[in-house]
Amino acid sequence: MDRPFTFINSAMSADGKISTKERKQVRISGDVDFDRMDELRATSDAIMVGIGTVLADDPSLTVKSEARRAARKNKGADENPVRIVIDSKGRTPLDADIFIKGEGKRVVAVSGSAPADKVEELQQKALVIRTGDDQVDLCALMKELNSMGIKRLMVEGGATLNWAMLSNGLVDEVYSFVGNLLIGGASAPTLVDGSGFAESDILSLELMSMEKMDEGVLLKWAVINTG
Ligand SMILES: NC(=O)C1=CN([C@@H]2O[C@H](COP(=O)(O)OP(=O)(O)OC[C@H]3O[C@@H](n4cnc5c(N)ncnc54)[C@H](OP(=O)(O)O)[C@@H]3O)[C@@H](O)[C@H]2O)C=CC1
Ligand SMILES: Nc1nc(O)c(N)c(N[C@@H]2O[C@H](COP(=O)(O)O)[C@@H](O)[C@H]2O)n1
Repeated sequence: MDRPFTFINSAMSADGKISTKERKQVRISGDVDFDRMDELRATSDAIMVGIGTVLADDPSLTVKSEARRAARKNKGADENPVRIVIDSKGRTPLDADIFIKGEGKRVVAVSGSAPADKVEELQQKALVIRTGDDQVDLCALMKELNSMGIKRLMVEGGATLNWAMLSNGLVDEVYSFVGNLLIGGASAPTLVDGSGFAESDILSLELMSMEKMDEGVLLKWAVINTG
C-alpha cells in the first residue's frame, strides 16, 4: 500500500450529527471516550483535519496526557503527531491553535488555487504541500505523506473531509462514538457529508466491535474498499 493506514475517529449524536446547524462544536464524548481519542492521537504518526474544522473549532490536536507525550519522546518521536490541515486556498489563520500549541511538525496541504502570499506566510509555520488544481488532491497527498514516513494517519473530520477521504477509497477503518443526545437540523454536519454515493456505489462496512462507553456506544468499522 503506498499510503498510510488511515482511520477516521469521530463523535456523533444518536441522530448522526457531529455538530450543530451553526457548526458549533458540541461535547458529545464523555471522559472515557476523550481519553481513548487521546491514546489514538498518541499512537498515530499524523492527525488530519479539514479547514472547515480549523475555522469552526480551532483545535490544537495535541496529545493531552503528559505520560503519553513523554512515551512518544522516549521513542524518539515529537511529543505530538504531525498535524495536517487540508486547506486548498491557504485560509488557515496564522494564529490558529494548531500552530501555537504543542511542539511538533505541521503540514498545510494546499492546491494550485492558494494565493502565493498566503502560501509564503504559511511556510513560516508549516511545511506546505501543494497538490491538485482547485482542491487538494488527496490521493497524491497520501502518497507524499507515506513517503515522508507517515504510516498511521488519524482523520478527525469534519464531515466534508470524511466524505472526500472515504469516497476516494483512502480510509481503512471508522471509529464512531455515538453519544446520548439528539442535535437535529437538516443542515447540521453528519459523520459523512459531501455529495453522497449513488446507490450502486454505497460503501459497505464490516463491524469490528461495539462497546458501551460513557453514556453512549463506540462502534468500530472496517471499510470494504473494492476499487
Ligand atoms: N464531533 C466530531 O467528532 C467532530 C466534529 N467536527 C465538526 O465538523 C464541522 C466541520 O466540518 P466541515 O464544515 O465539513 O469541514 P471540514 O473540516 O471537513 O473541511 C472541509 C474543507 O476541506 C477543504 N478541502 C480541501 N481539499 C478538499 C478535498 N479534496 N475534498 C474535500 N474538501 C477539501 C475544503 O475547503 P477549501 O476548498 O477551502 O480547501 C472543504 O470545505 C465543524 O462543525 C466541527 O465542529 C469536526 C471534527 C470532529
Ligand atoms: N472525539 C470527539 N468527541 C467530541 O465530543 C468532540 N466534540 C470532538 N471534536 C474533535 O476534537 C477536536 C478538539 O481537539 P483539541 O481538544 O483542540 O485538541 C475538535 O476540533 C474535533 O476535531 N471529538
